[in-house]
Amino acid sequence: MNALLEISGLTKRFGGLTALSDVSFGASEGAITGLIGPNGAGKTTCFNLITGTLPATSGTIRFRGQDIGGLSPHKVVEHGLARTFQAATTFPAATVRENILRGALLRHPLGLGAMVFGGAAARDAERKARQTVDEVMEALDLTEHAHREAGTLAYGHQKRLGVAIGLATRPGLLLLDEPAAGLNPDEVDRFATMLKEIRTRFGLSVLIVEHHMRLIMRICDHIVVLDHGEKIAEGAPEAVRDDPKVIEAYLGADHAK
Ligand SMILES: Nc1ncnc2c1ncn2[C@@H]1O[C@H](COP(=O)(O)OP(=O)(O)OP(=O)(O)O)[C@@H](O)[C@H]1O
Repeated sequence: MNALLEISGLTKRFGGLTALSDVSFGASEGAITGLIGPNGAGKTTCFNLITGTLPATSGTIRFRGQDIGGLSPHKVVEHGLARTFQAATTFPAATVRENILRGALLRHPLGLGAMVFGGAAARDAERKARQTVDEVMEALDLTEHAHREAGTLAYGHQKRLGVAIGLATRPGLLLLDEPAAGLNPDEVDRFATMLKEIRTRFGLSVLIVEHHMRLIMRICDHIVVLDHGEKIAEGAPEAVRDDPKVIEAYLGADHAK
């Protein structure tokens, strides 16, 4: 598998606090890569640097060989990285379909000319976007809720909608920030199955931050472990699970609670 995303020497300091220190890792094409670590390890900071939400103090971020460090979040999306957030970022008064269509148009906007003058190109772009929406809704089991207002969905469905919006941008890499937070065990299992299915169906590559260990162990091809801003381990799920440094980091975090 080829490295799609290459992080090298990534460092982020907030005043005197080093949230991320000289971290390097890669996410491969077609793989589900997990980024884990105890609370405060630097996972969200790492996501924020990759998506352009925060500037890095130093280090490089390359996507498909291109340096995307320092680009605005909007430009990062145009390069093919999509992110879903921990908190629901949907428009609650819009329907499920409208929310997903927004994602589809984010990556392939109709353009001002097309919107003003219409024409075959605009109709074609809109047709493609609507087709993407149908596919994504089906893949995430949301078709029956297409016309419901997003704000009225059950929590588990709202989380899936967040993923659907990201998926609709047809990302080269989908970044998932704690997609299983707050889900019950059945919903977690269902989510794991669904994620594996959409990975195969859409040829998706995923970078996921998640506290839910069973989910991570079940779906990831490769796992990177952070602790106190440093990478302490990476490898296949079984190797990472049995790594003494990883066990110690998690036990230490538990004892600190
Ligand atoms: N904007 C900020 N300003 C100052 N410090 C910050 C900021 N964002 C994060 N930090 C600090 O950086 C460190 C890493 O935080 P981060 O949120 O990246 O960890 P995390 O692994 O995502 O944690 P969690 O699992 O709890 O979400 C923490 O010590 C945190 O307090």
